[in-house]
Amino acid sequence: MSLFSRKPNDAALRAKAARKVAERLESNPAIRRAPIDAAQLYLYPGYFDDAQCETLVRLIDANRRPSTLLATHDDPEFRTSDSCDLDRWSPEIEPLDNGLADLLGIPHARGETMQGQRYAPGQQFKAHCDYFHEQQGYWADMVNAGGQRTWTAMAYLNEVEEGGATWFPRAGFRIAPKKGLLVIWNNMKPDGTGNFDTLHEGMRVIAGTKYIITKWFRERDWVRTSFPTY
Ligand SMILES: O=C(O)CCC(=O)C(=O)O
Ligand SMILES: [Fe+2]
Repeated sequence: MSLFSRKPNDAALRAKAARKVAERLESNPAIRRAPIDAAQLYLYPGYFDDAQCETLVRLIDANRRPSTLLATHDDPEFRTSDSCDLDRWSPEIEPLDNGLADLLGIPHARGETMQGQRYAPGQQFKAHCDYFHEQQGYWADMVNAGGQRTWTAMAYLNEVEEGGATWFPRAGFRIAPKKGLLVIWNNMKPDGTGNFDTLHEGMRVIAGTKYIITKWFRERDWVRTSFPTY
């Protein structure tokens, strides 16, 4: 096989797609890149307005259930929040869901179902990466269901009295919850392979309640399988 007929591998395709997303985010004057080199992380203060935040909080409260994990974990304290699927075809969610995909310039079909999360005092989501570990048994199922999780968009929907920061211990960056603030990061390195420096933690809420939404994007169109990923 000649060099020219070889298909680019998945990592090369991810890397190319990520450059387009980064260019789009960097050309948006409302967005700034976080001052870290270890990961590509962006901040958009006030992305959701108060009314949008309140709608999302209401829907999370109405539909929440205990959060689950992709891989089984020995630590029952690993993720103790509640989660909620936010239906992309409901009239309240559709514009918000499509808006996020358009902001990043990623086709809507690549986005997983938007997740709402609620943390009461004492609840947390310990350090993890959002991308899939390609050596794990679940990866074979993921390959046919949209492949790797490439970008994460996460927004805070309220002010938290104390605690609840999102901490990237390897990258050395911590974000305090702020109503409407959207955080976007690339889970991959510039070469399109998983970036362990995106390891992050939803720190324990000390006082108040923390509400967020998380939207994960896949490298290809996402297909819902019987294998839960959130
Ligand atoms: O709650 C947080 O600050 C982080 C949430 C998170 O990491 C996730 O939803 O994947
Ligand atoms: Fe995460």
